[in-house]
Amino acid sequence: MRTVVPVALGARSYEVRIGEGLIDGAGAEILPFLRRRKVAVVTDESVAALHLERLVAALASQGIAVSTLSLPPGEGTKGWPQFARCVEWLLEQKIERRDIVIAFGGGVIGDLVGFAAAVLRRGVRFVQIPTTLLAQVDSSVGGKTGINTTQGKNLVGAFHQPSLVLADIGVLDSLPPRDFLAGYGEVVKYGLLGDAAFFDWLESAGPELAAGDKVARHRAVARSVEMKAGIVERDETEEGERALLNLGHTFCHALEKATGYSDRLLHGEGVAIGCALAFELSQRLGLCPQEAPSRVRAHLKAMGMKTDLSDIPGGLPGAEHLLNLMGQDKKVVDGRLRFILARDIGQAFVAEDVPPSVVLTLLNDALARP
Ligand SMILES: NC(=O)c1ccc[n+]([C@@H]2O[C@H](COP(=O)([O-])OP(=O)(O)OC[C@H]3O[C@@H](n4cnc5c(N)ncnc54)[C@H](O)[C@@H]3O)[C@@H](O)[C@H]2O)c1
Ligand SMILES: O=C(O)C(=O)C[C@@H](O)[C@H](O)[C@H](O)COP(=O)(O)O
Ligand SMILES: [Zn+2]
Repeated sequence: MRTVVPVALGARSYEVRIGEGLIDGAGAEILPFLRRRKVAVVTDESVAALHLERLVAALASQGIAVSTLSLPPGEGTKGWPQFARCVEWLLEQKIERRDIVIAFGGGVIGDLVGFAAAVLRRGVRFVQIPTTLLAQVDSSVGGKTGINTTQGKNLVGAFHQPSLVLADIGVLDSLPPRDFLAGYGEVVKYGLLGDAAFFDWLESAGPELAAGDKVARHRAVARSVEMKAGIVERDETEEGERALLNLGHTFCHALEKATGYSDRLLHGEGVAIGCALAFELSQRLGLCPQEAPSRVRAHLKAMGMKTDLSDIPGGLPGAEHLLNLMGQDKKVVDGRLRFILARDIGQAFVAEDVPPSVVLTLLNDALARP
C-alpha cells in the first residue's frame, strides 16, 4: 500500500510518498529529479550501519554514482561543527547547484542536511528519506531546516523545502523503542492540536502501533503528514496557523537547552512533556475543561512516555531560569512570549497574552512534583 500526500506550494511543490520498501526503489523514485546520475547522501553512523548499503544499491541499480558521509548520531550533531563538516564535504564532492543531496536519517540529519542544502552554492535541491517515526511524521515535511546554538534550539536555519520525501515505514522496524515513543510524541501532538478523532483513535490504537502493527503505522504516518501538509500549504513560513505545530515546544525547547541537547531528553520526549504542560496551562487559565489535561497525561503515561519534569534524569534549573530560556523562542514578539494553548483536545490556538507569573507558578509546581 502506498499513500502520496502532495504539498502544494507553487514552484516549491513536492510529494510525500509513504509505503513499505520505498528505500529499495529509491533509485527509480529519485532518477526523474536528477540532471546527472550523481548524488551525495548524508546520514548518521547508526543508520549507515543498518540501512545505507541498501540505499546505495538501490541508487546504483539506476546507474547513479553515490558518495556518502556519516555523521555521529544524536542531537549533539545538530550544531556548528558537524554543520561545517557537512557543508565542506559537499563542496569537496563538487555537488553542483543542479544536483541533489539526500538526507537519510532522523530529524537531526534532516534538519542539518536540509540547512546545508539551503546554503550550499546559495541553495541546492535535497530529498528527505526519513528513517525515524518523528522524521516521517514531522521533520521531513514542511521545509524547516536548521541547527541548535548555545543560545537555544533551532536558532539558525532556513525555510528550504525538499524536492521529494520518501517515507519507508518498513525502516522503522529497527528503531529502538525509546526513539519510536519519542516520535509518537509528535504524532499525539497532531491529534491534540487539531483532530480530536485522531486522538481518540490513538488512545485505542497506540499500543498496537508501538507493538509494530503496519496498518496502524501507515495510518498514523499518513494522517500526521496530511495534517502537516495542509498547515504548511496554508502558512509556509509561520506567519499564523503554522505556529500550532509548535504545541508543547516552548517548554520542550527550553528543556532541551537545559539538558544540553543530550540523551537525557529526546526532542519528542520534550514535546510530550510540553504538551502535558500546555494543556495544564490552558486549564489553569480557565480555557479548557478540567478533564482535558488528565486525559492527555493518562494517554501518554499509558504509552510509557515521559509526562513530567521528574521523568527527566538529572537536575533541572529553576523556574526563573527555564522561563528565561523560553525568551529565545522564535514565537516571541516584542519580548513577549506566545504559547500554543487549547480550548479542548483538538482545538489549539495561539495565545498572545499569557501572564509570565502564571507560567512561573506552573513551572514551580511542575518542578516540585515527585
Ligand atoms: N524540521 C522540523 O519540522 C522538525 C520537526 C520535528 C523535529 N525536528 C527535529 O528533529 C530532531 C529529532 O529527530 P529524531 O527524533 O528523528 O532524532 P535523531 O535524528 O537523533 O534520530 C534518533 C536516533 O535514532 C537512530 N535511528 C534513526 N533511524 C533509525 C532506524 N531506522 N533504525 C535504528 N535507529 C535509527 C539515530 O541514529 C538516532 O540515534 C530534533 O533535532 C528536532 O528539533 C524538526
Ligand atoms: O514544522 C513546524 O512548523 C514545527 O513547528 C514542527 C516542530 O515539531 C519542530 O520541532 C520544529 O522544528 C520546531 O520549530 P521551531 O521553529 O520552533 O524551531
Ligand atoms: Zn517538534
